[in-house]
Amino acid sequence: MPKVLISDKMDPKAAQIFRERGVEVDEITGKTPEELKAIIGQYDGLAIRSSTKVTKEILDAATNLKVVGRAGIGVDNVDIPAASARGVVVMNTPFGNSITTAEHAIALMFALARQLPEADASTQAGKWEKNRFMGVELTAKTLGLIGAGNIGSIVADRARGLKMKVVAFDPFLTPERAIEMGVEKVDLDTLLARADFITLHTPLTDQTRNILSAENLAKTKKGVRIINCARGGLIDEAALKAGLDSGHIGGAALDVFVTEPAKESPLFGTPNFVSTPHLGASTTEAQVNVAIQVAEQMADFLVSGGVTNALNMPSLSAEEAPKLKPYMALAEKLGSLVGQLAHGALSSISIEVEGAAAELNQKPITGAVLAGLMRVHSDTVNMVNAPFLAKERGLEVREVRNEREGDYHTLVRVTVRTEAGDRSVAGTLFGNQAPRLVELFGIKVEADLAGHMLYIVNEDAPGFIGRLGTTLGEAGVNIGTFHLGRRNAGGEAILLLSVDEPVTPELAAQVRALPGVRTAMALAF
Ligand SMILES: NC(=O)c1ccc[n+]([C@@H]2O[C@H](COP(=O)([O-])OP(=O)(O)OC[C@H]3O[C@@H](n4cnc5c(N)ncnc54)[C@H](O)[C@@H]3O)[C@@H](O)[C@H]2O)c1
Ligand SMILES: O=C(O)[C@H](O)COP(=O)(O)O
Repeated sequence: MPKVLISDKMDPKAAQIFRERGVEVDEITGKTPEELKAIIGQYDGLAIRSSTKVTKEILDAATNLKVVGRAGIGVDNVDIPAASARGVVVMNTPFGNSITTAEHAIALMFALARQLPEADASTQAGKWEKNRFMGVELTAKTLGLIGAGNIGSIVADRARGLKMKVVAFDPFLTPERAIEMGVEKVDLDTLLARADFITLHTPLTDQTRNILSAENLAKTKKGVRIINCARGGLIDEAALKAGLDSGHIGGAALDVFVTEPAKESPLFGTPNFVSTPHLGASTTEAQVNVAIQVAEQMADFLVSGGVTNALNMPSLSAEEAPKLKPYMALAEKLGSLVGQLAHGALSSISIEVEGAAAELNQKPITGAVLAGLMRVHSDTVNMVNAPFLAKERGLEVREVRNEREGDYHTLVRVTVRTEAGDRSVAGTLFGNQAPRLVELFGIKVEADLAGHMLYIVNEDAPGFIGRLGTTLGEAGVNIGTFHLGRRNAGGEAILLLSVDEPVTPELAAQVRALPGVRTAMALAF
């Protein structure tokens, strides 16, 4: 039974779903990195929010880990390249808390416009400072949206409902989508110059880090109010403090900080500064949503191989998974076969699906071929890290889809380009289930690819099979199955034998020494 660790506070629905789906679950929150390192090796899955930092060190200790599930959106607390390199799938729940976070941004905008926290503190201190607090209306003000994705677009919608004018800066926002959202697409400088309020809704990346730098803050309108419910690091906090102190910035509300938990900050106590402790996603509704979603996704993956919302692997629905399973087995065997047989550097690989296979999601088939190919050189390769390793090694990957049926109702063909030219193998599924090799380097052959095998290329001449049988028999190697193919009578022939014992290098050399043998090598699947 797969075992999952929930390491951050999560709605109890998550644990309930794991158990209902046949996944064992432990809930252990608040562990230090060292403590987490000591226990992570027992788990197949790790369910987190933003507190647990899934670093390379944690991943190195996570010898059984297959999936990290983030109950939320931001995955900047997960070292995704390290997870990919170790073959660990990383998933998030990209929509479960978007409305809640957008509402928090709007709440903070109101808090700034009417100085609600300070007015509340003053009133409860018995001061009744009616003349101290003079707010501004939101109606007809311009809201500058930096990042117009899921949350940004909900904020824009709510702001338009408040009769605000919304201008948006997002390099990936198309003009059509901007029209649909009812926002004006502008460049960053225009946004900075025109906005009365600025709200940030981008991930933290190399491009967005310090997007509100001292230089950019200086380009804002005097009195601008700034809200950040996205990620700490998008704003230069020191420059923000200076802007608030000088009065150029009229107010700032931060839910997120460069260093979290933010137990101290020069911003604390600054007039017109409002803060919350990373509460953007903290509503009952959002937490139930993300807990259910992450547990369902992780259980699907661990129990049936379905992949949803993975950041380092193509999606595969729980319905598709059983249909694709035999194809992935076939694809992995074909990848492994070319990996074992093709010598020298490979510059490209083409994965072609034909007939019934062309109706399926091709990405998992490609991943399985690459995993089979790469596993020849490394034990730690799987479908998650294989595409990354292929890219790292400069292997060009092409996918070809051919819906017309050929000789077989379904076919997967893998062709690699080596220094010696193109080498191609193809396989089908018998009864839609059983993988069979049907073509090897242009020669028709029909074979199972399983267990220990011996691959031989020889000249098609009488007497050879007898000599081969004697050699194997004398070495105590029993032949299980025997598959033969040839280009033409008397020409090049291929033999694929499954054998009950591993073929030692000495035995392979003995076979190579037989008259007429061009190649003989051991294969394993
Ligand atoms: N405070 C919280 O508790 C909380 C809760 C949920 C999400 N978040 C954070 O909010 C952020 C946005 O979430 P989302 O779901 O809207 O993500 P999203 O991926 O849907 O949208 C992000 C948008 O940012 C845009 N973008 C990327 N680089 C940009 C750049 N250089 N300049 C301008 N725009 C750029 C993208 O094109 C995209 O449209 C994430 O960082 C997420 O982690 C915070
Ligand atoms: O990216 C997110 O989803 C938010 O930052 C929420 O983080 P949390 O799950 O720690 O509240």
